[in-house]
Amino acid sequence: MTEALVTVDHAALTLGGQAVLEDVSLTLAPGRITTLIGPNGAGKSTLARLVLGLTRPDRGRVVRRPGLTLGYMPQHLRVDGSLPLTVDRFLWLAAPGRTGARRDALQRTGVAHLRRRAVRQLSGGEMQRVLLARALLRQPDLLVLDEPAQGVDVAGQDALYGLLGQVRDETGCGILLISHDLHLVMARTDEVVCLHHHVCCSGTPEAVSRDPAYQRLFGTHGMANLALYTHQHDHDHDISGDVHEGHDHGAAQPGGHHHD
Ligand SMILES: Nc1ncnc2c1ncn2[C@@H]1O[C@H](COP(=O)(O)OP(=O)(O)OP(=O)(O)O)[C@@H](O)[C@H]1O
Repeated sequence: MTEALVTVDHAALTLGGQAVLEDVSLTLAPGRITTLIGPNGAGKSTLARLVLGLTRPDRGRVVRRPGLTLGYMPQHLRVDGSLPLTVDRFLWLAAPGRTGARRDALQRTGVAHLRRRAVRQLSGGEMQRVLLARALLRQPDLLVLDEPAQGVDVAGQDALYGLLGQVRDETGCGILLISHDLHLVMARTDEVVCLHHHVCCSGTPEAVSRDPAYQRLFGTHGMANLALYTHQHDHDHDISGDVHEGHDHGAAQPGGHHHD
């Protein structure tokens, strides 16, 4: 069996007197996209911080594979607005190396044209794409993304999730994704973990969407959303949102957005 990248074993954590995580277990494997879903305040970001080693559990343990390289795309990143920092310099600070590697990473996330732009001038969606390029530059074994599609337009969101599938296929890295975009994410993920301080249910998207614990949290509309994304489509978008006619991919295929 492939060695796990990170194993969270019966972890519990109390913050500010609140039991944020209770008896949570999770295994992250290479080549697999695991999506954490759950209501606001359910403990998703806190669990991601445990996985990254930024926080330690009060009880239980978190085991990372020795030598593991992590790529992290945080929910928010405050960049000092007074700094005249270009996108290229910002990437270089995270992963010093060849200009070509930085250009390729930006190309991949659809923002190569922003390489010389000041970071403080970026829109929210542009910043998300730059942050993903920054995480990819580290060539991580495990990529952790906290709400990566925030501020990205709808066509771009689906392209972004498609890109994560591509990255997984090409590099074999594991991906831990936190998302509220159930309808976009569900068909794009290998495993869903539904968290509400404890793990309510987990498994394939189809299995989770039928689970009574999931339906109690999200209602049955989650199932309808999933159904929307399992039929055939007649065109798709690239990451910039441009439409390409005549493609007929299944929804789970990486690389494009599909709808009627
Ligand atoms: N350092 C802290 N001190 C006290 N409480 C905290 C701390 N960090 C997080 N919390 C609380 O823990 C709970 C879980 O927070 P967390 O950010 O993990 O939730 P989340 O599921 O990611 O939420 P959202 O979907 O809103 O981003 C929240 O009630 C939050 O206020």
